[in-house]
Amino acid sequence: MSQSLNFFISSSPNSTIAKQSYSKPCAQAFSPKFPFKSARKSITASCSDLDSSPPSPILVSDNGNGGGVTELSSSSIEVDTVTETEMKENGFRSTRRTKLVCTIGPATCGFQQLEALAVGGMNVARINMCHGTRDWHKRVIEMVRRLNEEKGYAVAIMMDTEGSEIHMGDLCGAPSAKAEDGEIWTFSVRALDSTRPERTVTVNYDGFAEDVQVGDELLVDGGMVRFEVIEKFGPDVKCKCTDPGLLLPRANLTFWRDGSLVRERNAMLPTISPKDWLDIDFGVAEGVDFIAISFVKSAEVINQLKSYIKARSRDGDVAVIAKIESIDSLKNLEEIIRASDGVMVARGDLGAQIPLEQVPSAQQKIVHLCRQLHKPVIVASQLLESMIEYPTPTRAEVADVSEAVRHRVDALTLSGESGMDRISEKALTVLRSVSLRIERWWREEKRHEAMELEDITSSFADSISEEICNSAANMANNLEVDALFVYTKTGHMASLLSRCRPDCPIFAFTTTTSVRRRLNLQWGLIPFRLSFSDDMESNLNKTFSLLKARGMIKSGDLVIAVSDMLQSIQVMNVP
Ligand SMILES: Nc1ncnc2c1ncn2[C@@H]1O[C@H](COP(=O)(O)OP(=O)(O)OP(=O)(O)O)[C@@H](O)[C@H]1O
Ligand SMILES: CC(=O)C(=O)O
Ligand SMILES: [K+]
Ligand SMILES: [Mg+2]
Repeated sequence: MSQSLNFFISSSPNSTIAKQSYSKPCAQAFSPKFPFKSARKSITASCSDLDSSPPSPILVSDNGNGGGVTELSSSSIEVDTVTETEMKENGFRSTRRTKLVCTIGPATCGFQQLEALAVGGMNVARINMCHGTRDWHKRVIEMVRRLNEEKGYAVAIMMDTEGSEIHMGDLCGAPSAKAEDGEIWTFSVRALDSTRPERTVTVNYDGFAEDVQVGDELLVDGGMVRFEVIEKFGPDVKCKCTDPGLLLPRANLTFWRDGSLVRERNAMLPTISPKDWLDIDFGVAEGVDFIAISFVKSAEVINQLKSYIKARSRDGDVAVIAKIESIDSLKNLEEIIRASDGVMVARGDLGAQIPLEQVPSAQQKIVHLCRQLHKPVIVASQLLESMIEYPTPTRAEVADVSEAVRHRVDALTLSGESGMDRISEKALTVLRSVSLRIERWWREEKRHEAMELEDITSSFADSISEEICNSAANMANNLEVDALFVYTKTGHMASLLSRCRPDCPIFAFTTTTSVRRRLNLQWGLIPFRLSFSDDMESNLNKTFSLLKARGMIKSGDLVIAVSDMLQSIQVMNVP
């Protein structure tokens, strides 16, 4: 990458770019009204008369789950109908900045349901390897891939490992089981066949019966149901229900002694279990975009996994997300964040390991650190839990979502709300509207980013990129521009701009579908796939024409453009 800093500011009327585009209006300024659910392919607005590059299609090597080599015509741009409609209807300044992750479960694994989620704003589909078979997950991945290919979405796939914490087995097909006050239940490390004796559940951890002691308190899912251990019989542990509730398949189990979490041999379990390694092989082979590692304890396991993936995947571009959900992960927080490509605040299990009242401050600390260290951060679990039972969220849930949006997290995750129930679209609507409202409120209040960002790069070339992005974001706020454009092959500059959380949206143009999908997790980025050259003038001409033809930008919009081929900042009005 060139180290000479080519910094020029061109004001629109005199800009050669502006002149060129004025003199060569796009041949087909069509803007068909796409119905929200209608299909789209790579949107081809034929502006070949504007395009100085050869008119033949450019082959773009697709290294992700797009599968093989995909053709992207040099005069087409790939964007989905939902983004397009949202931009046309609300203007692109009002596009949603906070990204949405949906856990896919039995209620959402059909093609139409997945499409409904994409229409509702799902940016990333999360598959949780705690549940379902690999075949089931493979089908989900294939359907998301089909959705992307047929309808132009860039829904990324995040595979979440099971991890080797203690959890119950599944309930032999039952969706849940009710535990009543005073009932005696058996927790057994024996394998059960297909029938489950009444009030019996299996436990996945062989050492369970030896580790627990009579008198211990057993918490299901961090306290959704509580038991007291009253007797041990070999592999069976008899427990009395002291706080009734619903047991869900594979619910997490923790046990407490004298008010403290018991960490005996269970604390020595490997972060990545033998089953997880097989799931990781599966994820890499299927080309998932992110692998989220449950119950991370230290940076070591992240580094180990990253080198494993690098050796195995075709181009090593599976990003590793560290899930912060244990006491150990909090102790080693900074080294874990530094080692990973992104972080998830997994509040479900975290709230079972630390007192609940400490979860909000832990969340804020993790989010702050991730933003400082330039890592995408996701907040997960129980955002809209009550909607599984009730038609509207609680006021407290809305406040919780707002808080995360105000902290400018990259993404919010729906778990049971989208996995188990038919409420997924409704829950997505709530996340979408709350995010949009809070983001708008912050802009109206002119609450600029207050966070002082530290320098994160070590090499000189990277520092130039970082400085350019910081300056471009700052200029964008001060000049109140309509959008930042970034032309990026690796996604790095887009990500640096996102880190600054500018007031305006960031249009990220990239050449591969895998980078486009990966960027879909990050705050404020609207990822497009576009083939572009090293010639920024021609890139800008082409982009303006294509986006204008789609009605996504209009003449006069003020734009700042940066690129990672030519380290420059350009300011201009759309001609
Ligand atoms: N593939 C699946 N098959 C069946 N049920 C699922 C599936 N994925 C998720 N679920 C259901 O959705 C619920 C919430 O999903 P989520 O991914 O948050 O899992 P979890 O079990 O709570 O654990 P964790 O997120 O800590 O791994 C699960 O408890 C489960 O009942
Ligand atoms: C998402 C997750 O793993 C948790 O909240 O525990
Ligand atoms: K998991
Ligand atoms: Mg968890």
